[in-house]
Amino acid sequence: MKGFIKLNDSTIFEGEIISKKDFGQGEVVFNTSMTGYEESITDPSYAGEILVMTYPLIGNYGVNLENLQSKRPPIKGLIVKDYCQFPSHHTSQYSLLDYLDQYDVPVLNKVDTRALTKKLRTEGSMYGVIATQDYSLEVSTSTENLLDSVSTKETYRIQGDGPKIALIDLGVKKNIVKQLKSEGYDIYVFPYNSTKNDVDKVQPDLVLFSNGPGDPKKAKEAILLAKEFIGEKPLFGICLGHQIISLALGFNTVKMKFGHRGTNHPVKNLLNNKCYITSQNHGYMVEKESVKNKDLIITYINLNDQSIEGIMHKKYPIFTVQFHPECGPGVHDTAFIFKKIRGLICRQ
Ligand SMILES: NC(=O)CC[C@H](N)C(=O)O
Repeated sequence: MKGFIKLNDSTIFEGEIISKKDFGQGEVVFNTSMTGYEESITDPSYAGEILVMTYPLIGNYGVNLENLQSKRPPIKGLIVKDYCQFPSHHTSQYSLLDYLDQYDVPVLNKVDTRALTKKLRTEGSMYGVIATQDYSLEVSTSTENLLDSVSTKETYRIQGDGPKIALIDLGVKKNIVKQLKSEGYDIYVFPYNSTKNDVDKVQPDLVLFSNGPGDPKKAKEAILLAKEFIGEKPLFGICLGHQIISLALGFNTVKMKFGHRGTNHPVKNLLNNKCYITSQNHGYMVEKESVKNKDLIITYINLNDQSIEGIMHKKYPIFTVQFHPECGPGVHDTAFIFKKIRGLICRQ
């Protein structure tokens, strides 16, 4: 069936809707990974977003539930150039389309994703609507409470013999939990709006703020929680967690022109000059000019645009990264960070 994506400046890109669902709206973002669509479509940080894959051939290795990063795809739509109808992989359990149809995600195929991405790169991030007929549709730019849609409702524990981690689930990816588990941490997972009282009950050795969707400034409960724990418990943050801890420290976050979404983002550790290739998925960043605390060190920067990719506190055991050390999808270069956070606990 013929379909299209209409952007909020009224530009239209035509394609074919191949899914059961033929309507979806959200912020339109692009991901430049050549592989990893299973992980990306189920990364809760994409909640509320329509995902454009720049790599042209998508669906060719099907879907293996093991690789998924959450229980359901949070995306509002998927836009591809060439959907592969006949996947081939020995671990594949579903075709990508069958999987997405189970969750009512619209898929727009045969789109000139290069032209669409060029547009988003030059003019900046935009909202869009995927539809079939009515070209006069209004493009909505409103967002719901994204954290509520992706966080756990109940606290739960994944027992381990190691230090106790309170993991604040802002839409945590499965790979983060997997990495923590493999390091033996005793993990307590808390809902996004937990209070200090709730978390204190388990007497954690470290509080970890996870990745998650949307504007970090909207995560008011988590910012307050991080503020209350500064100087009291070691803190670690990944992506949204990095932004939340930065806001709690009094720095500012800003929306980027088109974000970083892909698996080949080069970052440099300013403390030892080592470079790493990292997996990334974010549309906001910590504003460099706002980081004016002499007790704060910028640890990592992005080598493409020099933006902040990590910070560390000199006095308190606080460490954060904007990139994804858990990968899923992407490279494992920075997986050592899950070992390194033990050092934060020792520094206390
Ligand atoms: N992966 C994430 O945690 C994303 C953080 C935040 N929602 C952003 O887009 O910048």
